[in-house]
Amino acid sequence: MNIGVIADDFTGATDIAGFLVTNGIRTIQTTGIPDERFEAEAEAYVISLKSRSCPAEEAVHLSLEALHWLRDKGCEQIFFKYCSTFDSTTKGNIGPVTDALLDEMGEEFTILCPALPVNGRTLYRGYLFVGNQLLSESGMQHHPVTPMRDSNIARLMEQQSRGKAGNVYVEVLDKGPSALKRELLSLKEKGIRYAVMDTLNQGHLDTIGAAVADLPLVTGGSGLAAGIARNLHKEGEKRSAGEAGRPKKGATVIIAGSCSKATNRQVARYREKAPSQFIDALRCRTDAGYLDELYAWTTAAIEDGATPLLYATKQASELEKPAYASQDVGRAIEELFGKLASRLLGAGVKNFIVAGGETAGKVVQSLGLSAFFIGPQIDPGVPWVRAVGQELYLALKSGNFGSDDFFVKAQEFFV
Ligand SMILES: Nc1ncnc2c1ncn2[C@@H]1O[C@H](COP(=O)(O)OP(=O)(O)O)[C@@H](O)[C@H]1O
Ligand SMILES: O=C(O)[C@@H](O)C(=O)COP(=O)(O)O
Repeated sequence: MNIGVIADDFTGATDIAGFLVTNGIRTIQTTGIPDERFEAEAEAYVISLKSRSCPAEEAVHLSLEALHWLRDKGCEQIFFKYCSTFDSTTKGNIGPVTDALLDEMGEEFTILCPALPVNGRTLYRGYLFVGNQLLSESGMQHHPVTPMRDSNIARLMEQQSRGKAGNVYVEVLDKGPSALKRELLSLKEKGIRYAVMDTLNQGHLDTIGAAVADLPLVTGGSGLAAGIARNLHKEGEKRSAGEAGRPKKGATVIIAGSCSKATNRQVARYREKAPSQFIDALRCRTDAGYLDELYAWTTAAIEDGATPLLYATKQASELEKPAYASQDVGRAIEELFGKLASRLLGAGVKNFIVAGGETAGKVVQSLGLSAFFIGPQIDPGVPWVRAVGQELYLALKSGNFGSDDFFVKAQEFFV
Protein backbone atom coordinates (compact mmCIF):
# COMPACT_ATOMS: atom_id res chain seq x y z
CA MET A 1 0.00 0.00 0.00
CA ASN A 2 1.29 3.48 -0.83
CA ILE A 3 0.80 6.22 1.72
CA GLY A 4 0.34 9.86 0.78
CA VAL A 5 1.02 12.40 3.50
CA ILE A 6 -0.12 16.00 3.49
CA ALA A 7 1.93 17.72 6.20
CA ASP A 8 0.91 21.19 7.35
CA ASP A 9 4.46 22.32 8.05
CA PHE A 10 8.02 21.40 7.18
CA THR A 11 9.34 20.19 10.51
CA GLY A 12 6.18 18.12 10.83
CA ALA A 13 6.92 16.68 7.40
CA THR A 14 10.47 15.63 8.25
CA ASP A 15 9.15 14.29 11.56
CA ILE A 16 6.66 11.95 9.90
CA ALA A 17 9.05 11.07 7.08
CA GLY A 18 11.64 10.09 9.69
CA PHE A 19 9.23 7.77 11.49
CA LEU A 20 8.07 6.15 8.25
CA VAL A 21 11.66 5.49 7.23
CA THR A 22 12.65 4.19 10.67
CA ASN A 23 9.79 1.72 10.40
CA GLY A 24 10.79 0.42 7.01
CA ILE A 25 8.86 2.54 4.50
CA ARG A 26 10.81 4.01 1.57
CA THR A 27 9.85 7.66 1.76
CA ILE A 28 10.48 10.85 -0.14
CA GLN A 29 9.60 14.30 1.17
CA THR A 30 8.70 17.10 -1.19
CA THR A 31 8.57 20.87 -0.81
CA GLY A 32 5.04 21.78 -1.75
CA ILE A 33 3.28 19.99 -4.60
CA PRO A 34 5.84 18.57 -7.03
CA ASP A 35 5.81 19.67 -10.65
CA GLU A 36 5.91 17.46 -13.75
CA ARG A 37 9.72 17.02 -13.47
CA PHE A 38 9.33 14.92 -10.30
CA GLU A 39 10.23 11.31 -11.09
CA ALA A 40 11.18 9.54 -7.86
CA GLU A 41 9.18 6.49 -6.81
CA ALA A 42 8.60 5.58 -3.18
CA GLU A 43 6.17 3.77 -0.89
CA ALA A 44 5.28 6.98 0.91
CA TYR A 45 5.25 10.56 -0.34
CA VAL A 46 5.26 13.34 2.22
CA ILE A 47 4.22 16.71 0.83
CA SER A 48 5.42 19.56 3.03
CA LEU A 49 3.04 22.49 3.00
CA LYS A 50 3.20 25.72 4.94
CA SER A 51 -0.49 25.59 5.68
CA ARG A 52 -0.69 25.52 9.45
CA SER A 53 -1.29 29.19 10.07
CA CYS A 54 -2.12 30.71 6.71
CA PRO A 55 -5.79 31.64 6.03
CA ALA A 56 -8.01 28.54 6.12
CA GLU A 57 -9.10 28.89 2.46
CA GLU A 58 -5.48 28.83 1.36
CA ALA A 59 -4.75 25.79 3.52
CA VAL A 60 -7.75 23.99 2.01
CA HIS A 61 -6.72 24.87 -1.53
CA LEU A 62 -3.13 23.66 -1.01
CA SER A 63 -4.23 20.47 0.74
CA LEU A 64 -6.67 19.55 -2.03
CA GLU A 65 -3.99 20.09 -4.65
CA ALA A 66 -1.71 17.84 -2.63
CA LEU A 67 -4.47 15.23 -2.39
CA HIS A 68 -4.90 15.16 -6.16
CA TRP A 69 -1.17 14.76 -6.73
CA LEU A 70 -0.94 11.93 -4.18
CA ARG A 71 -3.91 10.10 -5.68
CA ASP A 72 -2.35 10.38 -9.15
CA LYS A 73 0.73 8.76 -7.62
CA GLY A 74 -1.43 5.81 -6.56
CA CYS A 75 -1.58 6.48 -2.82
CA GLU A 76 -4.38 4.39 -1.33
CA GLN A 77 -4.28 5.93 2.11
CA ILE A 78 -4.09 9.67 2.70
CA PHE A 79 -2.62 10.95 5.96
CA PHE A 80 -3.20 14.56 7.02
CA LYS A 81 -0.27 15.30 9.34
CA TYR A 82 -0.57 18.13 11.86
CA CYS A 83 1.25 18.93 15.04
CA SER A 84 1.35 16.58 18.01
CA THR A 85 0.24 19.65 19.98
CA PHE A 86 -2.72 20.17 17.61
CA ASP A 87 -1.48 23.67 16.67
CA SER A 88 -4.45 25.56 15.27
CA THR A 89 -6.83 28.41 15.98
CA THR A 90 -10.61 28.47 16.42
CA LYS A 91 -10.80 29.18 12.69
CA GLY A 92 -8.58 26.29 11.70
CA ASN A 93 -6.74 25.01 9.90
CA ILE A 94 -7.10 21.40 11.04
CA GLY A 95 -10.91 21.40 10.88
CA PRO A 96 -11.40 23.03 7.47
CA VAL A 97 -8.67 20.93 5.85
CA THR A 98 -10.01 17.67 7.31
CA ASP A 99 -13.53 18.53 6.13
CA ALA A 100 -12.32 19.43 2.65
CA LEU A 101 -10.31 16.21 2.33
CA LEU A 102 -13.25 14.09 3.53
CA ASP A 103 -15.62 15.78 1.07
CA GLU A 104 -13.24 15.46 -1.87
CA MET A 105 -12.63 11.78 -1.09
CA GLY A 106 -16.35 11.08 -0.67
CA GLU A 107 -15.80 9.99 2.94
CA GLU A 108 -17.67 10.85 6.13
CA PHE A 109 -15.41 9.64 8.88
CA THR A 110 -11.82 9.85 10.04
CA ILE A 111 -9.71 9.71 13.19
CA LEU A 112 -7.80 12.40 15.06
CA CYS A 113 -4.65 10.99 16.61
CA PRO A 114 -2.12 13.68 17.53
CA ALA A 115 -0.29 11.66 20.21
CA LEU A 116 3.44 11.03 20.06
CA PRO A 117 4.29 9.20 23.28
CA VAL A 118 8.04 8.97 22.56
CA ASN A 119 8.11 12.77 22.83
CA GLY A 120 5.69 12.94 25.75
CA ARG A 121 2.50 13.76 23.81
CA THR A 122 -0.26 11.50 25.11
CA LEU A 123 -4.02 11.64 25.05
CA TYR A 124 -6.18 10.52 27.94
CA ARG A 125 -9.98 10.81 28.11
CA GLY A 126 -9.81 13.16 25.17
CA TYR A 127 -7.31 15.57 26.76
CA LEU A 128 -3.88 16.13 25.24
CA PHE A 129 -0.87 16.13 27.55
CA VAL A 130 2.68 17.32 26.94
CA GLY A 131 4.81 15.43 29.44
CA ASN A 132 2.95 15.68 32.74
CA GLN A 133 1.03 18.82 31.85
CA LEU A 134 -2.12 19.54 29.97
CA LEU A 135 -1.41 21.06 26.55
CA SER A 136 -2.91 24.36 27.72
CA GLU A 137 -0.46 24.52 30.64
CA SER A 138 2.60 23.25 28.79
CA GLY A 139 3.90 26.56 27.43
CA MET A 140 1.94 26.11 24.21
CA GLN A 141 -0.65 28.57 25.56
CA HIS A 142 1.98 31.24 24.76
CA HIS A 143 2.77 30.13 21.20
CA PRO A 144 3.22 33.32 19.15
CA VAL A 145 1.08 32.16 16.23
CA THR A 146 -1.16 29.32 17.42
CA PRO A 147 -1.62 29.63 21.19
CA MET A 148 -3.24 26.46 22.57
CA ARG A 149 -5.51 27.44 25.46
CA ASP A 150 -7.67 24.30 25.57
CA SER A 151 -6.51 20.68 25.81
CA ASN A 152 -9.72 18.95 24.81
CA ILE A 153 -9.27 17.79 21.23
CA ALA A 154 -12.94 17.10 20.47
CA ARG A 155 -13.87 20.60 21.62
CA LEU A 156 -11.04 22.19 19.65
CA MET A 157 -12.08 20.28 16.54
CA GLU A 158 -15.78 21.05 16.80
CA GLN A 159 -15.00 24.79 17.02
CA GLN A 160 -13.26 24.77 13.67
CA SER A 161 -15.07 22.10 11.67
CA ARG A 162 -18.51 21.12 10.45
CA GLY A 163 -19.05 17.79 12.17
CA LYS A 164 -19.27 16.10 15.55
CA ALA A 165 -16.27 14.67 17.35
CA GLY A 166 -16.37 11.63 19.65
CA ASN A 167 -13.82 10.08 21.97
CA VAL A 168 -12.34 6.60 21.90
CA TYR A 169 -11.09 5.83 25.38
CA VAL A 170 -8.07 3.85 26.39
CA GLU A 171 -10.11 0.84 27.60
CA VAL A 172 -11.15 0.13 24.01
CA LEU A 173 -7.58 0.44 22.75
CA ASP A 174 -6.45 -2.04 25.37
CA LYS A 175 -8.79 -4.63 23.84
CA GLY A 176 -6.91 -4.57 20.53
CA PRO A 177 -7.54 -3.78 16.84
CA SER A 178 -10.78 -5.74 16.33
CA ALA A 179 -12.53 -4.08 19.28
CA LEU A 180 -11.27 -0.72 18.11
CA LYS A 181 -12.55 -1.31 14.59
CA ARG A 182 -15.99 -2.13 15.97
CA GLU A 183 -15.94 1.02 18.12
CA LEU A 184 -14.98 3.19 15.15
CA LEU A 185 -17.80 1.71 13.09
CA SER A 186 -20.26 2.30 15.89
CA LEU A 187 -19.16 5.95 16.28
CA LYS A 188 -19.54 6.44 12.53
CA GLU A 189 -23.04 4.97 12.61
CA LYS A 190 -23.94 7.41 15.39
CA GLY A 191 -22.99 10.32 13.13
CA ILE A 192 -19.57 11.04 14.59
CA ARG A 193 -17.28 12.44 11.92
CA TYR A 194 -13.98 12.61 13.84
CA ALA A 195 -12.95 9.97 16.38
CA VAL A 196 -10.43 11.32 18.88
CA MET A 197 -8.06 8.58 19.92
CA ASP A 198 -6.81 8.21 23.48
CA THR A 199 -3.17 7.08 23.20
CA LEU A 200 -0.74 6.40 25.99
CA ASN A 201 2.01 4.34 24.38
CA GLN A 202 3.43 2.77 21.24
CA GLY A 203 1.27 -0.33 21.81
CA HIS A 204 -1.83 1.84 21.43
CA LEU A 205 -0.41 3.35 18.24
CA ASP A 206 0.19 -0.14 16.85
CA THR A 207 -3.42 -1.05 17.67
CA ILE A 208 -4.68 2.09 15.96
CA GLY A 209 -2.39 1.45 12.97
CA ALA A 210 -3.89 -2.02 12.53
CA ALA A 211 -7.48 -0.85 12.98
CA VAL A 212 -7.27 1.98 10.44
CA ALA A 213 -5.44 0.08 7.70
CA ASP A 214 -8.50 0.37 5.44
CA LEU A 215 -9.52 3.91 6.36
CA PRO A 216 -8.97 6.11 3.27
CA LEU A 217 -8.21 9.24 5.31
CA VAL A 218 -6.42 9.34 8.64
CA THR A 219 -5.26 12.44 10.51
CA GLY A 220 -2.77 12.96 13.29
CA GLY A 221 0.84 13.23 14.34
CA SER A 222 3.87 11.20 13.38
CA GLY A 223 3.20 8.61 16.11
CA LEU A 224 0.21 7.37 14.14
CA ALA A 225 2.45 7.01 11.08
CA ALA A 226 4.77 4.79 13.08
CA GLY A 227 1.77 2.65 14.07
CA ILE A 228 0.60 2.35 10.46
CA ALA A 229 4.09 1.60 9.17
CA ARG A 230 4.71 -1.06 11.80
CA ASN A 231 1.59 -2.84 10.63
CA LEU A 232 2.70 -2.73 7.02
CA HIS A 233 6.18 -4.04 7.74
CA LYS A 234 5.87 -6.45 10.61
CA GLU A 235 8.82 -7.43 12.78
CA GLY A 236 11.35 -9.39 10.72
CA GLU A 237 10.56 -7.52 7.54
CA LYS A 238 12.16 -4.33 8.82
CA ARG A 239 14.73 -2.73 6.63
CA SER A 240 16.46 0.56 6.64
CA ALA A 241 14.80 2.78 4.10
CA GLY A 242 16.69 6.01 4.74
CA GLU A 243 18.58 7.06 1.65
CA ALA A 244 20.14 10.34 2.61
CA GLY A 245 23.23 9.09 4.37
CA ARG A 246 25.05 11.27 6.87
CA PRO A 247 25.76 14.98 6.46
CA LYS A 248 29.28 16.03 5.52
CA LYS A 249 31.51 18.29 7.56
CA GLY A 250 31.37 21.77 6.03
CA ALA A 251 30.04 25.28 6.51
CA THR A 252 27.04 24.99 8.82
CA VAL A 253 24.57 27.52 10.15
CA ILE A 254 21.93 27.27 12.85
CA ILE A 255 18.75 29.31 12.57
CA ALA A 256 16.21 29.34 15.40
CA GLY A 257 12.82 31.00 14.94
CA SER A 258 10.93 28.97 17.51
CA CYS A 259 10.00 30.39 20.91
CA SER A 260 9.15 27.00 22.37
CA LYS A 261 10.47 25.91 25.73
CA ALA A 262 12.73 23.26 24.18
CA THR A 263 14.26 25.69 21.67
CA ASN A 264 14.84 28.25 24.42
CA ARG A 265 16.81 25.64 26.36
CA GLN A 266 18.73 24.55 23.25
CA VAL A 267 19.61 28.14 22.34
CA ALA A 268 20.75 28.93 25.87
CA ARG A 269 22.94 25.82 25.92
CA TYR A 270 24.48 26.44 22.50
CA ARG A 271 25.20 30.11 23.20
CA GLU A 272 27.68 28.96 25.85
CA LYS A 273 29.70 27.18 23.16
CA ALA A 274 29.55 29.12 19.89
CA PRO A 275 29.06 32.59 18.42
CA SER A 276 25.44 33.62 18.46
CA GLN A 277 23.41 36.58 17.26
CA PHE A 278 19.97 37.59 18.50
CA ILE A 279 17.56 38.73 15.79
CA ASP A 280 15.78 41.93 16.68
CA ALA A 281 12.18 41.48 15.54
CA LEU A 282 11.59 45.19 15.07
CA ARG A 283 14.75 45.71 13.01
CA CYS A 284 13.53 42.97 10.66
CA ARG A 285 10.66 45.27 9.75
CA THR A 286 12.30 48.63 9.79
CA ASP A 287 16.03 48.40 9.03
CA ALA A 288 16.97 47.89 5.38
CA GLY A 289 20.64 47.27 6.22
CA TYR A 290 19.94 44.56 8.82
CA LEU A 291 20.23 41.64 6.40
CA ASP A 292 23.66 42.76 5.15
CA GLU A 293 24.85 43.16 8.71
CA LEU A 294 23.73 39.67 9.69
CA TYR A 295 25.18 38.15 6.54
CA ALA A 296 28.57 39.74 7.21
CA TRP A 297 28.53 38.56 10.83
CA THR A 298 27.57 34.99 9.86
CA THR A 299 30.12 34.56 7.08
CA ALA A 300 32.87 35.96 9.32
CA ALA A 301 31.97 33.47 12.04
CA ILE A 302 32.07 30.59 9.54
CA GLU A 303 35.45 31.75 8.24
CA ASP A 304 36.67 31.56 11.83
CA GLY A 305 35.70 27.89 11.83
CA ALA A 306 32.54 28.25 13.94
CA THR A 307 29.00 27.04 13.44
CA PRO A 308 27.12 30.25 14.29
CA LEU A 309 23.62 30.49 15.70
CA LEU A 310 21.11 33.16 14.67
CA TYR A 311 18.07 33.18 16.88
CA ALA A 312 14.87 35.15 17.30
CA THR A 313 13.99 32.82 20.14
CA LYS A 314 12.61 34.44 23.26
CA GLN A 315 10.74 33.04 26.21
CA ALA A 316 7.22 33.05 24.83
CA SER A 317 5.98 34.78 27.98
CA GLU A 318 8.45 37.64 27.25
CA LEU A 319 7.07 38.40 23.81
CA GLU A 320 5.98 42.00 23.82
CA LYS A 321 2.28 42.12 23.19
CA PRO A 322 0.41 42.95 21.12
CA ALA A 323 3.06 43.95 18.57
CA TYR A 324 5.30 40.93 19.03
CA ALA A 325 2.46 38.48 19.26
CA SER A 326 1.13 39.47 15.88
CA GLN A 327 1.59 37.24 12.87
CA ASP A 328 3.15 40.19 11.01
CA VAL A 329 6.18 40.22 13.27
CA GLY A 330 6.61 36.48 12.98
CA ARG A 331 6.36 36.72 9.21
CA ALA A 332 8.95 39.53 9.12
CA ILE A 333 11.41 37.38 11.06
CA GLU A 334 10.74 34.42 8.77
CA GLU A 335 11.25 36.63 5.73
CA LEU A 336 14.61 37.76 7.03
CA PHE A 337 15.73 34.22 7.84
CA GLY A 338 14.64 33.08 4.37
CA LYS A 339 16.66 35.79 2.62
CA LEU A 340 19.66 35.20 4.84
CA ALA A 341 19.60 31.44 4.24
CA SER A 342 19.42 31.95 0.51
CA ARG A 343 22.46 34.27 0.56
CA LEU A 344 24.34 31.85 2.77
CA LEU A 345 23.64 29.01 0.34
CA GLY A 346 25.21 31.19 -2.35
CA ALA A 347 28.22 31.66 -0.05
CA GLY A 348 28.75 27.89 0.16
CA VAL A 349 26.93 26.84 3.33
CA LYS A 350 26.36 23.07 3.14
CA ASN A 351 24.34 22.29 6.24
CA PHE A 352 21.42 24.17 7.74
CA ILE A 353 20.01 23.38 11.16
CA VAL A 354 16.67 25.14 11.59
CA ALA A 355 14.43 25.25 14.66
CA GLY A 356 10.72 25.96 14.21
CA GLY A 357 8.17 24.75 11.70
CA GLU A 358 7.13 28.05 10.15
CA THR A 359 10.74 29.15 10.16
CA ALA A 360 11.91 25.94 8.50
CA GLY A 361 9.17 26.25 5.87
CA LYS A 362 10.33 29.71 4.92
CA VAL A 363 13.99 28.70 4.86
CA VAL A 364 13.39 25.66 2.66
CA GLN A 365 11.18 27.62 0.25
CA SER A 366 13.80 30.36 0.03
CA LEU A 367 16.54 27.83 -0.69
CA GLY A 368 14.46 26.60 -3.64
CA LEU A 369 14.73 22.92 -2.66
CA SER A 370 12.16 20.60 -4.21
CA ALA A 371 12.52 17.28 -2.38
CA PHE A 372 14.47 15.40 0.28
CA PHE A 373 15.80 11.97 1.04
CA ILE A 374 15.62 11.08 4.70
CA GLY A 375 18.68 10.34 6.82
CA PRO A 376 19.47 9.36 10.40
CA GLN A 377 17.37 10.62 13.32
CA ILE A 378 19.21 13.07 15.56
CA ASP A 379 16.48 12.89 18.21
CA PRO A 380 13.00 11.34 17.88
CA GLY A 381 11.15 13.21 15.14
CA VAL A 382 14.18 15.07 13.78
CA PRO A 383 16.12 13.33 11.03
CA TRP A 384 18.86 14.85 8.91
CA VAL A 385 17.57 15.15 5.34
CA ARG A 386 19.44 15.63 2.07
CA ALA A 387 18.16 17.80 -0.75
CA VAL A 388 17.55 15.68 -3.84
CA GLY A 389 20.16 16.42 -6.50
CA GLN A 390 22.67 18.21 -4.29
CA GLU A 391 25.03 17.77 -1.36
CA LEU A 392 23.00 19.97 0.93
CA TYR A 393 21.81 18.70 4.31
CA LEU A 394 19.18 20.08 6.61
CA ALA A 395 17.95 19.32 10.10
CA LEU A 396 14.46 20.78 10.39
CA LYS A 397 13.67 20.66 14.08
CA SER A 398 10.20 21.01 15.45
CA GLY A 399 10.30 23.85 17.94
CA ASN A 400 9.40 21.56 20.80
CA PHE A 401 11.57 18.58 19.94
CA GLY A 402 15.10 17.58 20.76
CA SER A 403 17.37 17.32 23.77
CA ASP A 404 18.95 20.41 25.30
CA ASP A 405 22.25 19.77 23.47
CA PHE A 406 20.46 19.24 20.14
CA PHE A 407 22.51 21.76 18.14
CA VAL A 408 25.77 20.08 19.16
CA LYS A 409 24.33 16.60 18.80
CA ALA A 410 23.24 17.33 15.22
CA GLN A 411 26.82 18.22 14.29
CA GLU A 412 28.12 14.97 15.76
CA PHE A 413 26.58 13.22 12.76
CA PHE A 414 29.02 14.86 10.33
CA VAL A 415 31.39 12.56 8.46
N1 LIG B 1 10.77 37.47 19.16
C1 LIG B 1 9.69 37.13 18.43
N2 LIG B 1 8.57 37.87 18.39
C2 LIG B 1 7.49 37.50 17.65
N3 LIG B 1 7.45 36.42 16.90
C3 LIG B 1 8.54 35.65 16.88
C4 LIG B 1 9.70 35.95 17.64
N4 LIG B 1 10.64 35.00 17.41
C5 LIG B 1 10.07 34.16 16.54
N5 LIG B 1 8.83 34.53 16.21
C6 LIG B 1 7.91 33.87 15.27
O1 LIG B 1 7.23 32.85 15.94
C7 LIG B 1 6.90 31.82 15.02
C8 LIG B 1 7.41 30.51 15.60
O2 LIG B 1 6.85 29.49 14.84
P1 LIG B 1 7.69 28.24 14.37
O3 LIG B 1 8.87 28.64 13.58
O4 LIG B 1 6.72 27.32 13.71
O5 LIG B 1 8.18 27.61 15.73
P2 LIG B 1 7.52 26.40 16.53
O6 LIG B 1 8.08 25.17 15.88
O7 LIG B 1 7.94 26.57 17.94
O8 LIG B 1 6.04 26.47 16.32
C9 LIG B 1 7.57 32.18 13.71
O9 LIG B 1 6.64 32.80 12.85
C10 LIG B 1 8.62 33.18 14.15
O10 LIG B 1 9.03 34.07 13.14
O1 LIG C 1 4.04 16.77 15.56
C1 LIG C 1 4.90 17.55 15.92
O2 LIG C 1 4.99 17.98 17.09
C2 LIG C 1 5.88 18.06 14.92
O3 LIG C 1 5.99 17.17 13.87
C3 LIG C 1 5.41 19.33 14.31
O4 LIG C 1 4.39 19.39 13.66
C4 LIG C 1 6.31 20.41 14.48
O5 LIG C 1 5.78 21.69 14.31
P1 LIG C 1 6.53 22.90 14.99
O6 LIG C 1 6.43 22.73 16.49
O7 LIG C 1 5.84 24.14 14.50
O8 LIG C 1 7.96 22.87 14.55
